[in-house]
Amino acid sequence: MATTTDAISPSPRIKQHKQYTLVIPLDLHHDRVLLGYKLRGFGQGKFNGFGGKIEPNETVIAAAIRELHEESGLLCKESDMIRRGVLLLETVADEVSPILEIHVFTVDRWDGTEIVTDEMKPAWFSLSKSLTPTAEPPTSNVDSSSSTTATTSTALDLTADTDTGHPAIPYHRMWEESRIWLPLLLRSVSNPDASALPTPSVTVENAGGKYFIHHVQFVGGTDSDVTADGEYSVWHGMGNRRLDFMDELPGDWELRHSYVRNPMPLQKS
Ligand SMILES: Nc1nc2c([nH]c(=O)n2[C@H]2C[C@H](O)[C@@H](COP(=O)(O)OP(=O)(O)OP(=O)(O)O)O2)c(=O)[nH]1
Repeated sequence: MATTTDAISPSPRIKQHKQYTLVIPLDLHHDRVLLGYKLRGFGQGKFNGFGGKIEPNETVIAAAIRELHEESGLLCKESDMIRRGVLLLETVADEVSPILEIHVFTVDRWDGTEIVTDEMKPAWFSLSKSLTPTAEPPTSNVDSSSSTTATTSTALDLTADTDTGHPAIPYHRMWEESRIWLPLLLRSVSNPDASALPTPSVTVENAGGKYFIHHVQFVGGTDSDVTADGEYSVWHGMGNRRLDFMDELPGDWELRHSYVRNPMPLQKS
């Protein structure tokens, strides 16, 4: 196991975890990635994978399959789900807000076709154009004024269905921590023989690890990425963070208690 990080402090005390799933469909045959444009609720106006809360008594994989289907129309089997890692997102705004423990999967086969739901509007992006976080945002198929009107508008053009017609992922319109791990994940997918390559802002020592854990402490701030005015969000402003790659994810208990409480030795990036 190896660590790449900005310095991060141990949480002063154990916080509750709130579990979510996040699924990213990959159409490798057509070099494209499916994301959803969030039409309502938490994260409205941002692009993200498909996912949501894990219900009581539901397994992580069952929740991932259910949320993917509810939000995109795509239906996967358990054997189609490829586990990629875990996001541990923590706000330092207070001591009680739970850590968001988000289990990340990719899928590269499914039944059905993507549909617009009341929560998400799916859009395809080029995989090969999205391998760096600095990839240019699309200008042609995303209307930046669409955060509240996308349900009925033509803000997203879903018809650019050619091998070369998809834009790069608009990382500037995703949750900001996605800019760190998602390009690395896509790089490892697009070239599985090579280790996930370092980005300018992240030093990766053991990129060959199969899974990642991205632990971020958000310091809060005005999020102007999506709305023109911007609004204060405790889930904005990446502070300390660490990105680990490992061949085995910690077990559930360790993930919930030991990992966050006792971070591994730190390395400055
Ligand atoms: N990459 C990333 N994903 C995030 C962040 N915060 C966050 O909630 N997510 C993901 C986790 C979930 O996949 C999704 C939020 O799920 P949700 O609130 O829509 O959950 P849900 O569908 O169960 O909600 P609902 O139907 O009950 O409203 O966004 C973040 O900072 N970064």
